[in-house]
Amino acid sequence: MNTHKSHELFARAQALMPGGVNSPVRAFKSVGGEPFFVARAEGPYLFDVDGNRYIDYVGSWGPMIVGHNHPAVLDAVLRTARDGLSFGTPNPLEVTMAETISRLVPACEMVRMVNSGTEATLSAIRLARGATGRARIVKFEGCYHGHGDSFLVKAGSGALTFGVPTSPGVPKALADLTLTLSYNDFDGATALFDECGDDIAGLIVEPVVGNANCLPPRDGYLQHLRELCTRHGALLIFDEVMTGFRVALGGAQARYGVTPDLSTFGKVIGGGMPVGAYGGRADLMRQIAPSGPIYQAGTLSGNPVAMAAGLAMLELIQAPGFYADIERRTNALCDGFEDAAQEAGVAITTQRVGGMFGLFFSDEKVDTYAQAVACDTAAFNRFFHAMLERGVYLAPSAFEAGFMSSAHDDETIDATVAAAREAFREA
Ligand SMILES: Cc1ncc(COP(=O)(O)O)c(CN[C@@H](CN)CCC(=O)O)c1O
Repeated sequence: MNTHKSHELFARAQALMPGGVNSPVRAFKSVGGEPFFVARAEGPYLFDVDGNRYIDYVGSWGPMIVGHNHPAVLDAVLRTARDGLSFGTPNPLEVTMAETISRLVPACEMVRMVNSGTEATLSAIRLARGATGRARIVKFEGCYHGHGDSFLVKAGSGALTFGVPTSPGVPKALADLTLTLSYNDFDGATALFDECGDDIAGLIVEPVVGNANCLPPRDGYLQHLRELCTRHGALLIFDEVMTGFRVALGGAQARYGVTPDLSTFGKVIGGGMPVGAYGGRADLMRQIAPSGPIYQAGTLSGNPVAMAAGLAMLELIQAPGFYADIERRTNALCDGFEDAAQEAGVAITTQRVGGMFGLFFSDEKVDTYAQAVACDTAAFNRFFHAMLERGVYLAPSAFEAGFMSSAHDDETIDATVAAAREAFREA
């Protein structure tokens, strides 16, 4: 595959941008090799600057659930942009966005728009701390909630001890306030809350973990976290930046029937434009400035063009049968991967939840972070490149989820499985 122009661009980029990228995962460090530079995208496809076409299962890391450059989304952006790009004043579209999110996710009695998932999660944590007067938060190993300081923390020597920064620049004093649990471990969560539940401001969790590949919750696990938080007066925060409008119209909270106190969103609600949001119980959200003392702000929050893109996307996914259809496509792909791997004599397992999926090079079911880490990542990396050479772009890391779209028709999925039939032999 000729990637000459991408190679040249990457050399220039590396001289001017850390790692040559504006977000680390794009640099292919996890899988090796160099990233390709995209010139344009359409439906299920990316087209790079050298004219190569890829079937895309990353979808800009989740937003593109109706495929790239959907005419309805593009029209909404162009139509709205003609009236101005940003006003810095209230605009009608942000009211419609808040009404839409609140209607589709009833636990969000009130909503605040921001510009990224990171802004949404760090604002939600500040709200939890401000509303409870407590300082400690709980997160899960393998969950990613954006690059807010309180989240760049891993478990200390034991889950009950202080957190340890995972990045320079995160003060130890702040990391100490983040406790880390193992996802899907019922007893570990109970023990932590028994020990210090009354000091915990909030527990934040990806209800389906999409940043350690794809790990669905064990039966009753989210309910268990809900009960622990309620019992100890801690807020349950569902980080639905990835799962929101991806695993069900009402997000993971609708799919699993568990109501968090706060929810965070991003990706799909921006339709490809920079958008995040957090929302939840009105008695909590009213404590956010200017109605309350907890400060949070943003120059471009509720930007009209971004709202128009997000609203067009949210309109499309409300079509009757949208999620049943996308789940069918995800299952067809994952069933195809499993058949192809079996033919090649390669041990893989898949996880699928709505429009997201995970592919693990393992012969056992994977639903914990420890199991995900134990998988054969070298085999995944070889498979990744073998698929890329055949025009299929999977997430460039063994620890990222894959994303389906309504633009991936049966023919596209069959072509992907055909490529996998060969690529597994190179894994
Ligand atoms: C569950 C969850 N919560 C928060 C975030 C942060 O959102 P952003 O700040 O990147 O918009 C993310 C961001 N996801 C990554 C992909 N795993 C974005 C890709 C990237 O970092 O470039 C997320 O998955």
